[in-house]
Amino acid sequence: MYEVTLSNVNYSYGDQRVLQDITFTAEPGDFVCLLGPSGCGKSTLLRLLAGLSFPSSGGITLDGKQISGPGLDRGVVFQDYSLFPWMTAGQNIVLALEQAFPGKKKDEYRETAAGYLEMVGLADAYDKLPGLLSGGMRQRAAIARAFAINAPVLLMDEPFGALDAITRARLQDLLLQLWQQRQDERKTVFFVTHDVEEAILLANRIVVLGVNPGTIKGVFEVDLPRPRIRQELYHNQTFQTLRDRLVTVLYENILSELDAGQIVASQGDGI
Ligand SMILES: Nc1ncnc2c1ncn2[C@@H]1O[C@H](COP(=O)(O)OP(=O)(O)OP(=O)(O)O)[C@@H](O)[C@H]1O
Repeated sequence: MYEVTLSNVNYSYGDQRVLQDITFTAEPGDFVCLLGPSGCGKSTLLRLLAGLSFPSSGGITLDGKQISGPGLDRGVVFQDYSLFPWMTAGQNIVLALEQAFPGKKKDEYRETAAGYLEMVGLADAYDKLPGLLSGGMRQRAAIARAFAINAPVLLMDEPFGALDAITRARLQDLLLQLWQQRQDERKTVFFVTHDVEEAILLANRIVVLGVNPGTIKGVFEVDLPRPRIRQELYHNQTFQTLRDRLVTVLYENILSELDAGQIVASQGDGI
């Protein structure tokens, strides 16, 4: 179980400051949701955590070590592009297993991959190319791959953003079920979403980012017991109060940006 620490992280694309002074520690086994308006730098922050880019200043440590690039200690699930399209679902997982646990027999990798596909309800998809799977099935396979390599940190960038409401609810439940399975081995998760209710359902803590530049506007503890039952949550007073607070913080930020004459979201994208 890894602690993830961001210390005074700044990031700019050229002259544009995107993230400013991001300081936050995810405790080992935390489920952290990143919420914020479009363009506030959520994906950029995830890229920094993935080691695909590096902070302009400040630092990020995983289990006390500075991130020096991508690594097998982090499983990644993005909205698209999570699987190699030219490999079957099974081959995608086998490849990840070969990299994470080198030196085993091919059959062993295949068996493990098949087991993880079965776990996410995709027993029949081993030999199917991602292009032949629905969006929900592709994300199941991507989750299976992330859990198969058993990385202590899981980075998810709007993984369910393109899915219909029912598939989304099923995958949220699946993700929680997998994450909760072993309390002593819980992954530290960073999950980007635009959806306030999704964030409350999933997270221990919600980090709200503001835009222009992306700064932390607030960190909210989600004080709701687990397992969380969706139907019960909506009637829960703590859930409702937290949802109202989050919406208020998000809209205060957006409205102040609009007052300043800036456009914060492109059409239909984000809150
Ligand atoms: N490769 C890039 N080059 C230059 N600017 C970029 C690049 N990628 C992102 N940006 C800019 O950085 C800012 C933050 O983008 P980012 O994608 O991290 O935001 P986000 O919060 O994830 O947005 P969304 O919710 O719409 O996905 C935006 O203003 C965006 O235009």
